[in-house]
Amino acid sequence: MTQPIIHKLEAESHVAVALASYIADLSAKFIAANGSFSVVLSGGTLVDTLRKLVEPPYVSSIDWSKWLIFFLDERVVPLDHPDSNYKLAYDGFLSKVPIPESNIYPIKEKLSAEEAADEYEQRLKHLVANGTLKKSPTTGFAKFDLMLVGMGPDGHVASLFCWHFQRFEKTKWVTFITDSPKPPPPRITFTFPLINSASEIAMVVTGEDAADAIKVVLGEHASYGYPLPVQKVSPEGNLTWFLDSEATSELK
Ligand SMILES: O=C1O[C@H](COP(=O)(O)O)[C@@H](O)[C@H](O)[C@H]1O
Repeated sequence: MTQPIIHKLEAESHVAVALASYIADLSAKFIAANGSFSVVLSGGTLVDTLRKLVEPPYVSSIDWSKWLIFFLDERVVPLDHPDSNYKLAYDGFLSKVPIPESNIYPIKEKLSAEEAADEYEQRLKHLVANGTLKKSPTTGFAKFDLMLVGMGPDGHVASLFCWHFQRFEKTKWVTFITDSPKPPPPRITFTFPLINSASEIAMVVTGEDAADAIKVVLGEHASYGYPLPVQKVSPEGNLTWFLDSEATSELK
């Protein structure tokens, strides 16, 4: 990984503007190079921070027809359930831009968490095999162009939580959890080897609830103890942080 780029911005609204510009630039770059742009979305506050992308000038300048959308983690609920990350993304972002429906990859409904994780992993492997997704020559995992990653106040990313073994997974691409400490309990999640195979990762963290975890990750005296899940984000490509002043309030 190259040195992370850290954008410390004043307000969440500045993060939304900077993030839109960063994503639009990457979209143009990857589409020019490969003819597509594979994007992985988190749930949570991230989706609202994407709001500038659906406004001028970006909404009309981005070639949405070339975007492919995946989900970093998902709650195992129907896609129209209020807890669904797909529903959150659809209502706040995807319904406002002309990404073809066939380019959006939600989880399959009516499966157990284990079955849904296996099915999603098999679908990703198929998309790598047919050339829709790239493969990392280093790790052999799918290599997404951009992952947009949020972080919970406890330092969790995706549905990889502090005291759960899934954070140490080395082989699976997608795994599952049935006892998430944050409801709802059943979820599927990308694993760290898959996350860290990405070309670009944007860590998007705003709000004062995140300040303690941000101090652990980016502070002068970063924790020597048991690492937070977010500290395992280390892509073979580039890592860019987008932070507001509330999230960085515990940093010197
Ligand atoms: O449960 C989840 O939490 C994280 C963090 O959410 P936030 O609301 O604190 O930003 C999110 O990134 C993840 O996708 C979601 O399932």
